[in-house]
Amino acid sequence: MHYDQCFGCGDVESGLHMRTTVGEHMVVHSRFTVTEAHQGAPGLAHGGLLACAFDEALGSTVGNLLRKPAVTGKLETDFVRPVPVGTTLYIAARLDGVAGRKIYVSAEGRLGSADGQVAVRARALFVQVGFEHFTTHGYADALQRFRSTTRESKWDINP
Ligand SMILES: CCCCCCCCCCCCCCCC(=O)SCCNC(=O)CCNC(=O)[C@H](O)C(C)(C)COP(=O)(O)OP(=O)(O)OC[C@H]1O[C@@H](n2cnc3c(N)ncnc32)[C@H](O)[C@@H]1OP(=O)(O)O
Repeated sequence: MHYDQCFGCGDVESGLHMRTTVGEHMVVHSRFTVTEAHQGAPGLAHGGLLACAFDEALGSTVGNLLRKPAVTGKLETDFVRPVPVGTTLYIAARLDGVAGRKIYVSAEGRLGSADGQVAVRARALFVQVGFEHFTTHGYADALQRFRSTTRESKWDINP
């Protein structure tokens, strides 16, 4: 968790409650279980929430692998199969490249297990920013808020 009020990884009720692990070959693994609070069509995940899960997984990939503050500049998703309520999406993300402040990442999400059918693919461009990005545009005490909930020592890194 990087911030307890984060919709993706925090303790927010009806949030995504995602956790991330860095695995072999620098692949970053996240899981998102679709609940009734995440529906679009009856019984199916809302596409925007799936995009949110990938934003989180890809942002965590940047954070875990580069340890630099960055924000999403562009996020592209391919919805390949519907994701039913009750399904856990297994997301595997990779760092594809860095060019100056631009950070390219991609991921795929599989249904029910790490080798399940691919349901969603995503690519994103993150842009590295200074910490003042958060204090200028967000809360003035954003860094203290990050610090009070970031438990870096608990990040599970197994390269
Ligand atoms: C030590 C601490 C570790 C902490 C680790 C913690 C773990 C962490 C987990 C986080 C997990 C959160 C996951 C959710 C992450 C969000 O949800 S972030 C929130 C959503 N995103 C935003 O709010 C961003 C809003 N946009 C902006 O603030 C600004 O547009 C940006 C993105 C900072 C860029 O503005 P800028 O700084 O003025 O930079 P700019 O010169 O415009 O662009 C830089 C380069 O990027 C390119 N670029 C920018 N935008 C685009 C675009 N949309 N398309 C293509 N190229 C673009 C530019 O063309 C430029 O390229 P070059 O000229 O260098 O070749």
